[in-house]
Amino acid sequence: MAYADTVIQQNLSFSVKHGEIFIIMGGSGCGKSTLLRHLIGLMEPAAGEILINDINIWDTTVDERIQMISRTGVLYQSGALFSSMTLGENIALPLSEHTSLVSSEIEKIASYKLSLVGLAGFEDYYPSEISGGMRKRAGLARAMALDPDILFVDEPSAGLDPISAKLLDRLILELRESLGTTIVMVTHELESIFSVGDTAIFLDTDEKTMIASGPPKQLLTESTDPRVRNFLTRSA
Ligand SMILES: Nc1ncnc2c1ncn2[C@@H]1O[C@H](COP(=O)(O)OP(=O)(O)OP(=O)(O)O)[C@@H](O)[C@H]1O
Repeated sequence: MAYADTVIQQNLSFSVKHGEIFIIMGGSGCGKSTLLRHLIGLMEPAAGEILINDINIWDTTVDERIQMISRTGVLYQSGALFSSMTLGENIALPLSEHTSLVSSEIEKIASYKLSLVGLAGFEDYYPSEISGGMRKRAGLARAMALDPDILFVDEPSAGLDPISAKLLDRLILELRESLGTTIVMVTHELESIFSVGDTAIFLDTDEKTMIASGPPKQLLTESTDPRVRNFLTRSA
């Protein structure tokens, strides 16, 4: 992964299993968000391949790529809701763009998605009228609008108080349990890493590559790399 001639990370090799919660972790500036941008299909790798269900996302026509990307959902740090639209309209938007459902059906689905994230009855609220934690949950409802196979989540707990962050983690776990969605999450929050992560990779800024991979709890007890251990125990 590179910006112009500046290589951010190289020699990354990993697989995400269907239905798992996969964590991308590492210190500030190591390239976690950049990796997410590649996995989402927003950035093309400077070298190498990204496969979804064995298909190289950049070895496709634009239409095929749009089709692949529409099978994924993204929850951005801010929730990324449109401020001029109600929550109901925000969630309806991807449904009206990507399906041929009539508006009454779309409204029903939007309400159902809001209820899944604990926001039943909030259809007519604007993003500015609800709390940051609620906005994240509404963002999650929108990311889940099209029942994606893969949900990408960027720093879910950024800007949230610890209780709201914990609630969001629990919600993400529930969605995985009930819908079987594969979840790829960027985070450096230890609580999230240990409470929701099945598998994690650790990106290092200086080495410019992943220096560990595996279940987070196993990395904590078994990694002999001080950088990984320090990160997971929050030592200096
Ligand atoms: N659009 C860009 N153009 C050039 N360099 C960029 C761009 N975006 C990020 N970078 C650089 O790439 C490196 C990795 O950034 P990135 O945001 O992916 O890291 P991160 O691990 O997500 O950081 P953080 O945890 O602080 O959000 C940084 O050195 C950053 O300055």
